Amino acid sequence: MPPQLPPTLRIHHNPDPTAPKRRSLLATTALPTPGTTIATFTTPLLALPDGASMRTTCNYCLRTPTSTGPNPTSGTPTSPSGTQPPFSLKACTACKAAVYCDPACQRAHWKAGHKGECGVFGRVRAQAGRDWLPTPVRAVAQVLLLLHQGGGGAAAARVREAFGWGVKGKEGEGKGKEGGGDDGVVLEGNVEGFRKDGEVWRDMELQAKGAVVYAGLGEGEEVLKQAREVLCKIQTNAFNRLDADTGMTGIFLDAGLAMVNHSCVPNAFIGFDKRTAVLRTERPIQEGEEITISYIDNTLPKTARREALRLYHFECDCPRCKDDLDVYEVCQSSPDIRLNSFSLQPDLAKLRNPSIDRSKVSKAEIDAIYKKWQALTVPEGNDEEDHLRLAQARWEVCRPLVEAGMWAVEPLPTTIGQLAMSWQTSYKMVVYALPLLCFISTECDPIKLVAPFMPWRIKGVMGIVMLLAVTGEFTASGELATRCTHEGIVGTLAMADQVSMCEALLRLAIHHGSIGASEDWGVLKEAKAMLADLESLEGREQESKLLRAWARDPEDPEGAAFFESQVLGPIKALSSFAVETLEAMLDGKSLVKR
Ligand SMILES: C[S@@+](CC[C@H](N)C(=O)[O-])C[C@H]1O[C@@H](n2cnc3c(N)ncnc32)[C@H](O)[C@@H]1O
Repeated sequence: MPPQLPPTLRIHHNPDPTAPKRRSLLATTALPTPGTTIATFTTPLLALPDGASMRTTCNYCLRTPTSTGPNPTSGTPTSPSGTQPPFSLKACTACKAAVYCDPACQRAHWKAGHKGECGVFGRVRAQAGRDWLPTPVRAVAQVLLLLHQGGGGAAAARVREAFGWGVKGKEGEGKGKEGGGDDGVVLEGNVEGFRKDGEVWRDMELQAKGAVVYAGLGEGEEVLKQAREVLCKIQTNAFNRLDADTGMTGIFLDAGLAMVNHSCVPNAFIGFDKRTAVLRTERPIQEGEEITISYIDNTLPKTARREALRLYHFECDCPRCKDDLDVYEVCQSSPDIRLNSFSLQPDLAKLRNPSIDRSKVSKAEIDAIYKKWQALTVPEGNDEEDHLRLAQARWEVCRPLVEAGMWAVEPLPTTIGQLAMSWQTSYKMVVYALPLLCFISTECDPIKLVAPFMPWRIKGVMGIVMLLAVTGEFTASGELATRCTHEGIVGTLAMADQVSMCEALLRLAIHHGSIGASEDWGVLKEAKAMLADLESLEGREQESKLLRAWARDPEDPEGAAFFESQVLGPIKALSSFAVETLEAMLDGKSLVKR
């Protein structure tokens, strides 16, 4: 039985067994509206929190009691969410390692594989002195136990099928043996590719061995071979379950979703919501077109993307790779630009014709900049001086990008985003983080992620809301000028209607969040709760009316004029102070009254 797919999708089998993409997912119908849900995957073969968070995340539904976490793209945080009812996690009384939010999750996990896995943690504790396992090791152990112990109902049967267990001619290692015939069932493993990758293979062998030992399956060569093959299949087909709410990672493996191939200019993206993955369109898709997602951060320079794709064993031939397009070029050709008319970067002409100077930095130099940036040593502790030195070194490495005005080209946005992230939680620097976040949301994110409903863009907008809540309090208490010595920032905030700014940003976040994420997304819920609070404030009826009109129709003359002058104006003004603030701080010039 091929994996269950919704009617919007079908698997295409390439008749050429040597083709790099043997199978791919095609749309059975036209999906012209970006943000459309293509399919929802609710019964994964594997869904695990990462090792480090297995004691802080429900091991079945993958909910966490808190929803704070950084945005890996732009470095903006969500606030501690007050919208999620608090709940506690209780450990399995037998292994005391896996934790659950309620008995229903515990029962469901028992059936889904914890029954076999529970004894593993006793061995881990005895042999390694800890009660968690690295995620890939735990995943392999879970699969091996389901395969070896027999029974296990429908879930185990699906795992056996996907891993080619008991499917005639599918149990060997390597692409060759998996190919041909009814290969709609068995996951790709790329075993030969991994085997040739010396260092990676050594690590994988260790992980496979760990899984076999902890699963209590002895040390025979046959079971080790199975474990290596299972690991290769997991590595090739499981998605990094990056939780847009908490920033935490994990593993999500679904046999149908695993058929989706990669492109650095994808037409779809996956969002995770607890134990569910949702595949949504990022751009319009035609009937019969291949659905692609990006397996990696597709906004990295070409060499870095190639390195990130190394574990998938193919040469990407998407337009971004073939023509070595930078993020500005990809943005310029994106059909999603028009969606930004309702965003913090509604100047579509600017997105179509960015004012950058490519003569200042070649593509080869960009690759070299990224490599140099990555090679800088990140200090281990929290010493402020060490971190300042790192930020200075990173800025210096990025200097040619700064001179070219290529703010959206990595590693420059990450450099700015990481500084913004550390300033947001700093008593001295919190106000100065605001121009940085405004800059990222207007000059970097819309180019890197053209569709405004992409969750990381929404988080960027919400990051500004959270800081405006802080600066609003400083303004009301008269504290602002003692917290910030930059006259431009203080003046802009003093003149601004910070409540209307927040309301407009919340309306943006809610509109786009409802398209690009699930209604259950903590960030979206929080935005809705905050908007309800603002709407209940007395004396702002006129402002709210204008912002509602703008949100209904961004071209409504009065609403648009209000948004332009009261929201976009101050955001642009704050954004214009970002680079000088940043350079002054990195030069060691004090911007802060102590
Ligand atoms: C998650 S699987 C995707 C489904 C896979 N094509 C199959 O037939 O099972 C990932 C593997 O598909 C192949 N693949 C994915 N995207 C590709 C691309 N753009 N070009 C060539 N091969 C690709 C690589 O072998 C990769 O390791």
